[in-house]
Parts: sequence; C-alpha cells; structure tokens
Amino acid sequence: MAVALDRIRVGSAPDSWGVWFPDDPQQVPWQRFLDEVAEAGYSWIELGPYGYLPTDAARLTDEVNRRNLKVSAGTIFCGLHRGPSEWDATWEQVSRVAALTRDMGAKHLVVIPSFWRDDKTAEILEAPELTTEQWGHLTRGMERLGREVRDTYGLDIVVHPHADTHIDTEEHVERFLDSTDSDLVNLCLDTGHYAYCGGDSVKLIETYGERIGYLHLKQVDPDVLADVVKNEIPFGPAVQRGVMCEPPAGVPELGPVLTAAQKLGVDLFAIVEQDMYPCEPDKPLPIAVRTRRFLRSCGA
Ligand SMILES: O=C1C[C@@H](O)[C@H](O)[C@@H](O)C1=O
Repeated sequence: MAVALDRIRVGSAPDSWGVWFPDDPQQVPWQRFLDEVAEAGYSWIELGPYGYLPTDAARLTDEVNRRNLKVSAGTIFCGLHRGPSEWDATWEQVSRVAALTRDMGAKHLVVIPSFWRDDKTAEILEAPELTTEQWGHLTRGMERLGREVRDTYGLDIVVHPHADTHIDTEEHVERFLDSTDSDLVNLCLDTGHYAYCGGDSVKLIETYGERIGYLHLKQVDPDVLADVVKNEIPFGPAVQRGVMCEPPAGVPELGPVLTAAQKLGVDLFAIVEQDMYPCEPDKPLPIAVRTRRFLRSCGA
C-alpha cells in the first residue's frame, strides 16, 4: 500500500496536450484542453503559454469553474543574464502574466530561462556557458524579479531548470541556488528536464529541500536521451523523437520523487508535463488518464 502523499497537489498543464505556443494550428483548441484535463481527473492546471487560454480573468474564471478546475501558476521566459537592459521587456511580459495568474487565485509564477539554442532551427543563439559577469546578472536579476513580483502581485517566483538553457545541469542548478536568496527565489524542479541534463531529482530534494517550491513531473526515455546527447540534438527535435515519455516508462521513477517531496513537510504542487509538441489531437487524453491513475497508485 503506497504512503498517502497528502502534501502533494497533482495537476496537469497545456504542455501535456502538446501546447507550446499561444496560437498554433498544430495545437488542440483551448476548450478541448480544459474539457479533457477535467475528464482525465485533474483539478489543478497551469495557464501554459500566455494567450493560449483566455486572458480575460472573468471569462477564464467562468471556464475553469464550470469544469471544477483551479489554476496553480502562470509561466514566463526571460534572459536576465544579459543584464539590466533586459529588465523593461521582462517586466512588460511579467506584468501581463502575473496579473492574470494572481486574478485566477494562483500563488506561483514559473520562470524559465531563455534558450541558448533555437528549438526549431538548432541555431546556436548564445554560448552555452555563462561568464562570471553573466552569472551575476542572472542571480541579481532573478532576486529583483522575485522581490518585485512578490511586492506587486503577491506571487512567489519558482525558477525552472530547462534543457538548452543556462540553468540545466546539477552544477548549474546548485550554483544558481547557492548564489540566490531563498527569501526571494526558489525552484520549480522539473524532474524530466533535470534527468535530461544528468541530474538526480531525489538527491536535489534531499539536499536543497528548503529551495523546492514547486514540481513539474516529467519522465525521460533513457534510450532516446542517449541518442540525443550523442548527436547533440536540440530540445525541440528531441521532443519530437519522444525523449519525454509517458510515466512510468521512463526516468526518474516518480514514486521516490514524490515520497522525498512529501517528506519536506510542506504543501507542494506537482504538475504533470509530458512535452509532446506537435502531436495528434487524440493522443493526449488517454495518456493523461493513465498518468493520473499511475500517480494515484503512488499515493498522490
Ligand atoms: O515548463 C515547461 C513549459 C514548456 O513550454 C516547456 O518547453 C516544457 O519543456 C516545460 O518544461
């Protein structure tokens, strides 16, 4: 009998329906996502890319309430390692997303660092390693973001390590955490991205427990990943090859991750995200139903 994971709040996100962009002909309409995520047995969702779901808070509230759904977070992308000149554009994006996130009753803003390699074209956009000066811009910029988002919108930022960004490997994630103030900046640990970049999620939860503010549950297919690493394939094409797979077929094992998170003794969102852009419209629902059932078997 699995341990009851009563501090874990499971949800899902547009990402698990193949949604990466606000508007794209290869994606399912937002009404279908909302209908199916509720049908699959989830009660918490994220906003996904801003503009995919309605951006009018009253309208979105009506749509989620009708389906007994609640919103756990919104998401932004930013390149604060480039220095203070990035602030105005970042804040302009943050203002829109954070206002909607707050108005939907959520408490978290997921912050994803910008990509150093283009998802679609594989073009190298920036060096994969930051200079010492850029690390300084990144950590001070994220602290400023954490402070201003909290003061202005009442939300906590949770920074999301991600493949093909500068916060990816164990070394980079630990460096980021060691260089930022825990009162201002914590982590959205994405178990799939962390495994993709060679990290061990259970170890990170056990050693940096007080910095884990939010979870994305995701698994990697180790065979596809070996090929991706060997051939230096960028993240977008890697997803098309199925590198992020349906639990429990991949790694890391999610039961031990959830048990380690439960032991932290705090309430934590654990939002399922199986990247699959682009996908056939009938593919996500059966996977979502099976994944929800699997997580229940783990106690969540
Ligand atoms: O949180 C996420 C948002 C997606 O758009 C992203 O690319 C995905 O991999 C992810 O983890």
